Formats: sequence, structure tokens, C-alpha cells
Amino acid sequence: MKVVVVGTGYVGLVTGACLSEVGIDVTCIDVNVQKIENLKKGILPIYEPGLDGLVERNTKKNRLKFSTDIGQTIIGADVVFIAVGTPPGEDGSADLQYVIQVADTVGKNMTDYLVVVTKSTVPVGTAAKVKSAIAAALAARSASIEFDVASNPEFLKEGAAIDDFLKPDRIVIGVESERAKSTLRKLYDPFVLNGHPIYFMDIPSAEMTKYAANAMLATKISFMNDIANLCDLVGANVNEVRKGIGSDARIGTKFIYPGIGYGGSCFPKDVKALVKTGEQNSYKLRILSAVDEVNNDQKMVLVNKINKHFNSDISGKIFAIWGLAFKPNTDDMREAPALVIIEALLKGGAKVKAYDPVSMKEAKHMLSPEVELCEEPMAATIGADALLLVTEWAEFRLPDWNHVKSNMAGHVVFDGRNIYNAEEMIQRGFDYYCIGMR
Ligand SMILES: NC(=O)c1ccc[n+]([C@@H]2O[C@H](COP(=O)([O-])OP(=O)(O)OC[C@H]3O[C@@H](n4cnc5c(N)ncnc54)[C@H](O)[C@@H]3O)[C@@H](O)[C@H]2O)c1
Ligand SMILES: O=c1ccn([C@@H]2O[C@H](COP(=O)(O)OP(=O)(O)O[C@H]3O[C@H](CO)[C@@H](O)[C@H](O)[C@H]3O)[C@@H](O)[C@H]2O)c(=O)[nH]1
Repeated sequence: MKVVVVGTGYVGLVTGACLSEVGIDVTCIDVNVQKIENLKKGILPIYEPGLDGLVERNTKKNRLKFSTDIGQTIIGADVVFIAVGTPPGEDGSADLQYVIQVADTVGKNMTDYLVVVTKSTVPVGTAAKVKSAIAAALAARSASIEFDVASNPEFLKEGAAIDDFLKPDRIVIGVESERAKSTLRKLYDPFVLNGHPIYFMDIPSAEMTKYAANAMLATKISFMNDIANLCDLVGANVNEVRKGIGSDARIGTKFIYPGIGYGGSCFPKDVKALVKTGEQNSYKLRILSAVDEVNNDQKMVLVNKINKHFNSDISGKIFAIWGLAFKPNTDDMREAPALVIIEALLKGGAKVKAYDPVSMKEAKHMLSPEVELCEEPMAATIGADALLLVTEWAEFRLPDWNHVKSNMAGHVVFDGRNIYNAEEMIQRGFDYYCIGMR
């Protein structure tokens, strides 16, 4: 089977590499010439654990190729995945311009029957728009070629993307023809050998499933952040509360960790896009509007604690930041809480010294040049009045606290992920603040 993946970002590159791993002939396409040239030389555009080995192995075996030329690549293909970005537009709704551009290009270049699959996260009705765009491009060149559209939303998590793709909990596929269904079943059969299901459904339901999944997970997090903030006020300990409720299987232990708000390229934009879809259909998604609101406020929780500790005077103070990525094991800083926190500190006249294990390249063009980027965690603590734990990378879990303390000018730690033990921190001589407990 021959597959073309259009859009070689976090999703496209992982999809291409994992499909090639099971022996499928894959070409990944992108409009970013530099990205494709680098990939041909084995240089990856992103940090994702395990991806480099997978790309190297399958490129060597010639099962995984890279190109900017969709016209040549599409000849003889069975399936085209659209995996381009769907960023939020000005009003929060998903911007579909890249998806439709790809559909148009496919229509202009296809020579034979194809299944065109949207893997990007797209609102209900997008596959229908893709179908119209392809049909219009075919009609413009008086071509009569059969094709099907399908929706196959992706559920991978950054940092665990390879495992999520190779061993998915489930695969969701929206189809409207038996021909597309059997092509996609054949494609995905190697990934469900461990018994996890493929759910075939109608296309609108598949499109909605993706948003509903992300919205539910984001809701769990905002709910827990709300509870954590209340615990803080009433003197309860959210860690205990989390264990207490998580052991009820109906609630579950996952995605109930409080923190400094969810970030990344998915939850923030997908919650907003779903709220917008509601509005466009005269339906107010009240819970999700609140989920978004709680999350925006939560990104300021550490800053509020900082202001309280320093009596609202942080001008001239030095803050060490550990972690910039929106979560560990990725270099992705899209919608990272670190961005909001650092902006607020700089606005208050503070100085920021930051370190992240893999996001430093990203940080260079996402952060103000005022931020001092440090090459290792201890360097960030030199002269600092406070240390902020923003992303819970494993390497921050057991630092040499004596070294940290001797480096710092003030001895206060703000832990945005509750990874340190409050009693131990106090014994070590630090003022310690975290989320949802005193
Ligand atoms: N990042 C994730 O963890 C994740 C997980 C599941 C779903 N998604 C969804 O998948 C989609 C892609 O997300 P991403 O994070 O991989 O995005 P990304 O920004 O990392 O990658 C998108 C790529 O598409 C390329 N592109 C844009 N227009 C193009 C065109 N016309 N032809 C060819 N290439 C083009 C861009 O150059 C870029 O390399 C989004 O809809 C996102 O919501 C993302
Ligand atoms: O208990 C938790 C779990 C997560 N988070 C935060 O939630 C955000 C998202 O984390 P995660 O879901 O692990 O990362 P993503 O890579 O954004 O993956 C989400 O978004 C993807 C894109 O749509 C989906 O494919 C995945 O299934 C979905 O988990 C991060 O900021 C985390 O810090 C918490 O605050 N508390």
C-alpha cells in the first residue's frame, strides 16, 4: 500500500514514520522546503522520544521518503492523509485554510482513485468541504476520477507519540463508502493486533469524537484546578483529595493532576473551537466556556502567589525558571504556561533566567530577548530570589538542594506541578509554595 502524508509536523511525521515501520510505503510532504531538506539528511524538526530511530531505520529501508512535490508523489497512492495545522482563527474557530489548500492540490494532481483522509483536528463538516474542494479542482480540469473522503482523528500525545500511534487505545474512522472502509481497515490492521478496536462510524461523528475527547480531558484538568484553588483557601490538601477521588474507577486516576493550567497546541485551541461550533449552532457550551476561563486564570496562579510573597514588588528581583515546554518530553512551547508567567514577571520589572532540557531553540524565538537562557539548571539559580518549577521534567525531581540554596540570593521555591514534598522543602530551609495546599 502506498500512502502520502501531507504536513510533516508532530502528527504528520509520527504518522508517516509509524506507518512505514509496519512496511507501508510512505512519503511525507511539506511546503516547508528547509524542513524536507533537513529530513532527507536525517535532521528532525521536532523533539519526540524514539522518533529519530524510527525515521532513520525506515528512511534507510526506503519505506519512508520526504518531498515537497505532491504532484509526483500522489501518482499510484492509495491513501492521502491531510495532517496540516488547524490553528485558531481570530474568533477561536479552527482555521481550515491549510486543509482546504491541500484538498485543492490533491484535486489538481490526482490521477486515480484515492481515499483522502483528514487526520488534522477539524470541526464537523470539514470532510464535506474537503470533498467539495477536490471535486471543484477535478471539474476545473474536466477530470472524472473517483475518490472518497474519510475522517481519522489522531489521539497521540506529544512526548509519548510513538507508543500512542503504534499501540492506540482505539482508532476512530469516519467513512461513507465500503471501499474507503476496507482500504483503511487494511491500513490499520497491523496496529490493532493487541485487540484494541477500530471504530468505524459516520464522518461527522468521527470529527466530533476528537473534540469531545480533548474537551473531556481539558474539563477534568480545569475541574481539578478549581478544586485545588479551593483546597488552598480552606486548608485541604489537593494531593490527598486527588488520590481519594481517583481511586473511584468511575472518576479514574488520569488527568486529574492540578497545576498551572493545560497548554500545548491542542487543548486550548480545541476547547475554544468547540465552543465556537456551539455558538455557530446557537448552542452555548457553558461547561467548556468555564473550562477555558479557569485555565486562563490558572496560568496566573503562581504569579499571584509570587506577588503575595513579595508584597507585589518584584521589580529588580531575579526569577529562575525550570522548564519552558508545555509539558515534559517535548520541545513544544505552543500555549505553554511558561509564556504567560514569564511575560507577567517581565511586566513587573523582574529579571528572568530560564532553562529547559530541549526547548532552548524554541525559546530563543518565542521568548523576549530580555530572558537569560541558561545552559543548565543550576546556572539559572545563580543569584535568583526565587525558583519556579514550571515543567516537571524528570531531571528537576531530585536536584542538589544544597547547591541550589548556595546559588540563590533568596530561598523560596514556587512549584507549579506539585513535584516536591512541602515538609522536606521547609526542612531544607526554603519557603515553599505549590498548587492546592498550604
Ligand atoms: N500536536 C499534537 O500532539 C496533535 C495530536 C493530535 C492531533 N493534532 C492535530 O493535527 C494537526 C497538525 O498538528 P501538528 O501539531 O502536527 O502541526 P504542526 O504545525 O507541527 O505541523 C503542520 C505542518 O503542516 C505543514 N503545512 C501547512 N500547509 C501545508 C500544505 N499546504 N501542504 C503541505 N504541508 C503544509 C506545515 O509546514 C507544518 O510542517 C492539527 O489539526 C492538530 O490539532 C495534533
Ligand atoms: O492531569 C493532568 C494532565 C495533563 N495536564 C496538562 O494538560 C496539557 C496537555 O497534556 P497531554 O494531554 O499529555 O498532551 P498533548 O500532547 O497536548 O495531548 C493532548 O492533545 C492531543 C492533541 O489533540 C491529543 O491527541 C491527546 O490525546 C491529548 O492528550 C499539558 O499542559 C499538561 O501539563 C495537567 O495539567 N494535568
